[in-house]
Amino acid sequence: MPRTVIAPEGNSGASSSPLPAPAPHTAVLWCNLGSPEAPTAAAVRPYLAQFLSDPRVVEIPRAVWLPLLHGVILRRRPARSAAKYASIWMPEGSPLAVWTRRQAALLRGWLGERGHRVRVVEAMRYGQPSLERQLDALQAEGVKRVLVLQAYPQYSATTTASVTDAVNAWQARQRKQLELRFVNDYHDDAGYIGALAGRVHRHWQQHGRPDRLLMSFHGIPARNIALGDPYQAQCLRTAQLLADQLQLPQGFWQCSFQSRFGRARWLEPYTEPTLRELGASGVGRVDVLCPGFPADCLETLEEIAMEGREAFLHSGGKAFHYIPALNDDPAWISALADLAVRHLAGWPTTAQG
Ligand SMILES: C=CC1=C(C)c2cc3[nH]c(cc4nc(cc5[nH]c(cc1n2)c(C)c5CCC(=O)O)C(CCC(=O)O)=C4C)c(C)c3C=C
Ligand SMILES: [Fe+2]
Ligand SMILES: [Fe+2]
Repeated sequence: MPRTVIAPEGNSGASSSPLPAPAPHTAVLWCNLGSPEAPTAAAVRPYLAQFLSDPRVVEIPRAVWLPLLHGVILRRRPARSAAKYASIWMPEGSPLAVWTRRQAALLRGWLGERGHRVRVVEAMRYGQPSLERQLDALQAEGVKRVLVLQAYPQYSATTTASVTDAVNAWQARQRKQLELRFVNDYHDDAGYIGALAGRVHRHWQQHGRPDRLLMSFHGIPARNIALGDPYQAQCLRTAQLLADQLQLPQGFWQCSFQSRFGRARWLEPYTEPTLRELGASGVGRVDVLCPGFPADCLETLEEIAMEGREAFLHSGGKAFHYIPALNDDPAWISALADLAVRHLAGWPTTAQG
């Protein structure tokens, strides 16, 4: 496809010295969770400290939680997590960071080719490039309006609200306020569902169909649902819409929740026991998709594609396929761009405004 060249304003003629295009005044901030800087205990410790001291993530009273965190948890977990990160690290860095950066670049290109003059930058809730650093940079460039889009299709206070909290806390420190817009979720967005369906469909065209499709979502404490978090309902809705689009019969697919942390009850059924039950009950081949993770990361590449595979195969399963995340899938980037354009409506993105 030919690239559309966007002429800088006031330079539509054949002038010999074109003025540089003024910087766009509108931006999209593509936010994800973030990763440690390196797969080492020394780099994982500050990352986990920041992550796990977020009151949106762990809702245990501070006086009880912080001594536990800075005692036993931050003494033991960094080394164990670092070894897991080391097993999936890419030459350019953590998969989550690599894919999130690539998604931002592709979104920038897609919007630019369609004539939208919008800055697109990625930002991480924990670690770098931090939300604060990216918002400072946008403010310094003269950006006036920011659309905050998150790599969490399903809303949870533990993730989505934590990003909005951080952005609002940054804004509260600014003399010159930005105009801000937030997208809470897109769990039922037709473009997102369609991109997932395409991903699964192509996997099956190449490798044939499994006996069972398991859709594994990140878990949260069950208590959060009782307190009104819509996360579980949104995960189940995403899964149903995808099953409908792929015309999957009842019994061929099921959902589970992974990555339980601590001893409290989290959303059930848990992924790993589910995989063991499937293996033991004679299901020969299982395919696992993680629709809640638009970018591959520790939770998909290590917990599912390595640990999950082992759990299934060791309990009697014969074949295990992990279907990769949406990552840089063109249908996904196009869905993301559509989502951005819809939420940018009313903001000047074609002229300097
Ligand atoms: C302790 C509580 C946690 C809650 C609640 C939680 C919710 C939650 N997380 C994601 C997405 C991701 N989590 C990732 C890693 C990760 N998650 C937790 C804990 C909670 N998550 C920890 C401690 C870690 C770090 C790794 C480890 O030590 O186990 C990641 C991957 C990050 C990466 O660098 O690859 C993602 C993505 C969602 C969507 C969610 C709630 C809906
Ligand atoms: Fe998590
Ligand atoms: Fe995990």
